[in-house]
Amino acid sequence: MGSVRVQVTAATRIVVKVGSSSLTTAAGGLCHQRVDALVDALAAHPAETVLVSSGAIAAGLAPLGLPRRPRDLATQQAAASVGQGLLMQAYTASFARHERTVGQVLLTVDDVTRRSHYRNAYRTLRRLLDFGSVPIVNENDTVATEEIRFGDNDRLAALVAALVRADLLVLLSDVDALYTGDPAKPGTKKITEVRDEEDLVGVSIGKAGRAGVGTGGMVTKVEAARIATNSGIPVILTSADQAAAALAGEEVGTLFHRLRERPAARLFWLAHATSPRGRLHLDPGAVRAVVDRRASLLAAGITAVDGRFEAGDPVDLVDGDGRPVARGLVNFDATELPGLLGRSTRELAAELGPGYEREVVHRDDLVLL
Ligand SMILES: Nc1ncnc2c1ncn2[C@@H]1O[C@H](COP(=O)(O)OP(=O)(O)O)[C@@H](O)[C@H]1O
Ligand SMILES: N[C@@H](CCC(=O)OP(=O)(O)O)C(=O)O
Repeated sequence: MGSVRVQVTAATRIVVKVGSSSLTTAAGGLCHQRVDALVDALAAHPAETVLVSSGAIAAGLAPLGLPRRPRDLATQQAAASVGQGLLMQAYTASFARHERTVGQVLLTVDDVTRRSHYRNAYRTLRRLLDFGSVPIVNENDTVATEEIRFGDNDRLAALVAALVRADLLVLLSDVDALYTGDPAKPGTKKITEVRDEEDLVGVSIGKAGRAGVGTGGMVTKVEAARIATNSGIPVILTSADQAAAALAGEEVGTLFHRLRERPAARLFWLAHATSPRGRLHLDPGAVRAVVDRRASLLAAGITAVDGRFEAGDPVDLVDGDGRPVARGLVNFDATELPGLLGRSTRELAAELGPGYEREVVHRDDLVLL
């Protein structure tokens, strides 16, 4: 594990995610001391840093006279609207002590799942980093609806880490590590390293904690660690109090080893960040071509199409049992495809023109699931 911890101090681009429970006081409201301690830890590391910060809803509770986190979306959004400004004010003042500027980046699920949008998000983040600013990312709570919300920021942080090609993702919570079960219960043990899924067998990964302001609990953090380690990024999970120690390479918290080299960014996005807009049903020959021979998908091998999508959207390629075998960016609109199914590319080109002499999904735009 030593070598990975050395990599921490040598990291050139880090994404740090901090949860609501680490930024607020027991009485509710932002805790400026905690914000300052976190900012000092981040400012001490020479890497480019992107901070994914929760806490907008929690910070908005006290000013609105709300005794606890509301359940309904509209009140959560009102609290986030008030709290996000306070959060940025606190970070702006705190980073100014280190002569660093900050930039607010509010993202929706679409911004990190639709290709045209995530390129845009990447450009903004990249430019902020070039200026030496610290991008402070949160979900755009006021416009996100129930169906399209991340809700917690853990998965968002993993996707942002992949987006900016970070060397390391640090997840900071109110608990100092992953434990074998709810750490409030006696007998649970700290897990210092996770090398693969086997190390998680028998671990009871619970929901949100005692502070009552966080959302995802350990479930979303372990899920985020899976996404990041699968895209070649190691993850350290620890408490905000240990942020400075973790970033100094000390052996605190739980280290999730990366599971493989970094895949091509675009394919990673396709597999992990996109939600399919439709499904293409493949005949057995097309499944073999796509899965075994890594070939492009042609109209001839498609038996049916569901969903409403446009050319350029992500779609799942499913086998005869409806199981997704691959995901790809489709080259035709859903309305065009039914007329093309089962027909050869040459036949389509002869009848409909050269624009139809193209793969339905090109192999460079395909990732196996
Ligand atoms: N196996 C586990 N190991 C560690 N913490 C766990 C575990 N299962 C459940 N938890 C709970 O998850 C909480 C952290 O999640 P959450 O409250 O959502 O934090 P945050 O606001 O930082 O995202 C911890 O306080 C802890 O009570
Ligand atoms: N975007 C929301 C995040 C909600 C939340 O509680 O997230 P987390 O503390 O990371 O579990 C906020 O800023 O309040």
